[in-house]
Formats: sequence, structure tokens, C-alpha cells
Amino acid sequence: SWGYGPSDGPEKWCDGFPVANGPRQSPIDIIPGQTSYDSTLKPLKLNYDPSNSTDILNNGHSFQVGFVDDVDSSTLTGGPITGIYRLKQFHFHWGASDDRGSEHTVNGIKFPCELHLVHWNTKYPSFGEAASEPDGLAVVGVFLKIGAANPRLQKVLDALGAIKSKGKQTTFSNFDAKTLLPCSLDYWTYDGSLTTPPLLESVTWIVLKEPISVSPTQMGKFRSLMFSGDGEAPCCMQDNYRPPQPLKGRKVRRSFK
Ligand SMILES: COc1cc(C[n+]2ccc3cc(OS(N)(=O)=O)ccc3c2)cc(OC)c1OC
Ligand SMILES: [Zn+2]
Repeated sequence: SWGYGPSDGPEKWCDGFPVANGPRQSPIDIIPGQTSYDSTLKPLKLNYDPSNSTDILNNGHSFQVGFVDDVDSSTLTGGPITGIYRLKQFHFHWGASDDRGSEHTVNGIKFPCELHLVHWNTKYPSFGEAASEPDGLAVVGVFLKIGAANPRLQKVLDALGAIKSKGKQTTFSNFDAKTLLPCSLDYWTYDGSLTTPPLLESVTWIVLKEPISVSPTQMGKFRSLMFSGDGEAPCCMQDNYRPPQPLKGRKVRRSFK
């Protein structure tokens, strides 16, 4: 299957997933001077119920925190989307060193890490069905910038010891995803895709302009995870990011002046 190494990484994904060369692939390089302010864009509304996180899982590509998504308890509304989207999971992408790791870039600048909060449109019966519709998913992207240690992030990082290798999972309840958001909800938005296989072109991307902080020590905790499962040749989980993809004429809008 696919990965992030020289033989199975992003340059090879088109072999198994031809949509990799499609018209609305993600991530992209966001060039603020080339975005257009859209006054019709609504404020983002993120109503996350702090009690409905369920588990934390090492899926062999990243780690994800899952949420109950059979009711409208943690939702995304407003912003560039219409209707109600439910939070399914959040996960991260990061680098082997602090000079890289984010998937989206800003004026070519890479951040050391990027958080993705994955939501699906409740007009469809499930995530899986929504994932194949052009308006099926909405992912909120948040950049992490090196600075002071982030105490809210630390709660997630403290759970990583229990999920070091691929396939490990443990309960992770009462985590409020809202605590990972920056003060400002100003955002850029564009039509894109999943950034990992199956690379489905079903994502409305909402990338927040303001980063949250992460310390170098905390970045080290991300890098202590393994791509590999128990009993496999150990391989550190790092550089699990896809580089920016061609814009192919897409417009990037911004919610702020
Ligand atoms: C739970 O069901 C599914 C889980 C998944 C797992 N999955 C795979 C790749 C993903 C890539 C993602 O990309 S990202 N990095 O842009 O947020 C987000 C969530 C993902 C979730 C995929 C599915 O079909 C596409 C599923 O429906 C069958
Ligand atoms: Zn992601």
C-alpha cells in the first residue's frame, strides 16, 4: 500500500490513485496576495461537544482522535459551506525537523506541523458516502508554529505512548477539540481533496490564518511514533506530509479584509 517513503510516497501515489493528477488536488501553496476577499463568506461556527471524543489511533500514516458522529453533537456550520457537517476525527502531519511538516504552505513557507479537523456533510448517510461527493467533506486546517509549549496539545501528546506502533488504539474521552483552535477564525478557503489516498476530490478546505503554538520538545513527541507495526522493521513516523499540488486555475478566497 502507500506511504511517505521513496518507493511508496506522494510521487508514486498516481500509480494506484490516478486522481492524484486531478483538477482539485490538495494541499496547495496559499499566496495571500493572490487570494480574493469574499464579503459573502460567513463566520465559521464550530460547535464541538467536549464529551464526545472516543479514541486515539495510530493508523500507520498519522494518529487520529475519533469522535461520536452518529448525532449532531460536534458540528461545523457557516463559513463557506451550507448545511451541517459533523466532526469525525482530527489528525496531524509533521516533519522530521522543524523546518518542514505542514501540507499547506503560505508564500512557500512550511510550518513544522498541521492539524486537520475532518467533517462530513450530514446530507449524506455516512463519512464513507460523503467522501465520494464534491461537497461531502470539509477539513479545517490549523498551522502549528514553534513557540511556547501548548498545554492543550500536551493532553493529546501524553496519550501517544500508548499508541506507538501501527494499529494501536486506546480510549480517549472528554477531549474538547475546540481547545486546539487559535483565537481568530479568519480563514482561506478553496475546493480540494483528501491529502492522502484515496485523494478523493470531495473536500472544501478551510485553512485558518492564525497558527497555534507547539514547542520543540512537543514536536519530538510527534516524532516518537512509528509508521511500523509491532514486529516490523521500526520506522519513525515523520515527514508524513504531501507537498503542494498544482492550483489548476482554482480561486482561493479569504474571509478577512
Ligand atoms: C470510515 O470510513 C472511511 C474511512 C476512510 C479513512 N480515511 C482515509 C483517508 C483520509 C484522508 C484524509 O485526508 S486529509 N489529510 O485531507 O484530512 C482525511 C480522512 C481520511 C479518512 C476512508 C473512507 O473512504 C474514503 C471511508 O469510507 C469507506
Ligand atoms: Zn490530513
